[in-house]
Amino acid sequence: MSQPHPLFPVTLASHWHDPSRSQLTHSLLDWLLDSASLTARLKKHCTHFSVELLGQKVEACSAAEATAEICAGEQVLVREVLLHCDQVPQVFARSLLPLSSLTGEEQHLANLGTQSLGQVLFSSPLLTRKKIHIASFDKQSSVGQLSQYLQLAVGQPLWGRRSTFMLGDKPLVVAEVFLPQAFAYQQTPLSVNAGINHAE
Ligand SMILES: C=C(O[C@@H]1C=C(C(=O)O)C=C[C@H]1O)C(=O)O
Repeated sequence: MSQPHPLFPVTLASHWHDPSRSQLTHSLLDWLLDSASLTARLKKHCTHFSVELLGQKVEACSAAEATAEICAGEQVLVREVLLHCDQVPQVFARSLLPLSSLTGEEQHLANLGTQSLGQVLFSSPLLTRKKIHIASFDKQSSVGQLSQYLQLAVGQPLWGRRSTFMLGDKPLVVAEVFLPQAFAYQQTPLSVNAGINHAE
């Protein structure tokens, strides 16, 4: 692997919470709660999609990032990437891949490089996804600092989502944060006829 990015590991400390009572726009919630592949959705919005690997390393899962499926102290491969659409950074993603999940058919997930993790995950018939939780990140957060390093002005809180994927009985956790210029913050234009009463 080439040298890690100077900001790696960016990390993601946050209070992930149930999205049920969030007061966000429909458009942003639609992106945050979409259980399908984010890679596939971004590809529909751009000509050139790419994954930039910021870095990856093995470490003990922190108590703050532990989940019901991944225990604190468990050895995980941390993978951080940027997803770009037509050279615009759309998403920062931090994934935790337990070494105990990187066995058998799943060993290759340890060496994805710039191949999209989602592209591989969503091609598996064994894939299931648990509930999506969301969180916001301000300018001072690690991902806010990353945005400013990328010369992306952080004019409003950034929003992200986290969920556990299961490949059969093998868990992995994926957290994604929409960066300032992401499509997720662009209001979906209403259709021209939306809400206009037409005389019969
Ligand atoms: C889970 C997906 O994979 C995407 C690609 C990732 C990667 O390559 O590390 C990480 C998270 C996602 O943004 C997806 O496309 O839905």
